Amino acid sequence: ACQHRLWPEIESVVKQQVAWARTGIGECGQGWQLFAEDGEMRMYRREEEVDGMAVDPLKAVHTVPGITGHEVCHYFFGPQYRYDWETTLEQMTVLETVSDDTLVFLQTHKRIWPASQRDVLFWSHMRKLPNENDRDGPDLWTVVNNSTTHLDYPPNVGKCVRIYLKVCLLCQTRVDPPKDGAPLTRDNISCKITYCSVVNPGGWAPASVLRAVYKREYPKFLKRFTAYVVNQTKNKPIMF
Ligand SMILES: CCCCCc1ccc(-c2ccc(S(=O)(=O)CCO)cc2)cc1CCc1ccccn1
Repeated sequence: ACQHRLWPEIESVVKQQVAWARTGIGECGQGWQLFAEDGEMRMYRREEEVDGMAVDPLKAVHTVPGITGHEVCHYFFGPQYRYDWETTLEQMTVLETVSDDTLVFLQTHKRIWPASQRDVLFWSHMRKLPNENDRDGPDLWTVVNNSTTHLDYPPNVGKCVRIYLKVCLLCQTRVDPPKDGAPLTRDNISCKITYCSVVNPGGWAPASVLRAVYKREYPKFLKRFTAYVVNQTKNKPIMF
């Protein structure tokens, strides 16, 4: 995989996206609006437009008990699970298996009236990161999705408008060992999740429609996805 044409871009985008995900909301400076809250989940966005199109950066933070960062990234990255949790997915194809931690996807999402249907072509890379703050703490895990090209699937040929996205899911496991030295159970672990995304909708879509879609779909996606991971892992050994 180190010789693959995508490797240099993957290296630089992963470093950039992880640094961005690690930057707290306060440190990011002004402009972040809290637009959704549900229990431990907080979702922020910044209203930005490019060529009159809303391309609002989104940053969500969530803490989920009972699961690890490795498990969250495993179920987010794996194509075999995606139809179970991705609410707006209509069609998903793995165009290329670059390596066991890097895939190229083509996805079409359900049409959202009145905009035209969208598709997205992206590489997806999963990686374990050393825990710089706490050397003997659990590692961080991340999945970065970044739009890319593929000769056989040029944009905007069929009915779908191609969107362009950068997504980073950064996960930090927290272990609170039981007092009496008993073996670790899922009651002693939790995962701090940071989800960042910037989506360019490609062809024109009314900013009001886009913002309504994101306001409705993103909280639903993160809640449904994390509930799916809890449900898939509850009777399985902990995957650190
Ligand atoms: C008028 C609609 C314009 C665009 C709608 C849109 C844009 C982006 C995406 C999307 C695509 C992939 C990702 S991912 O995090 O990589 C996970 C893998 O699937 C994330 C969001 C989807 C959708 C369709 C609507 C929508 C908006 C949020 C969330 C879910 N659905």
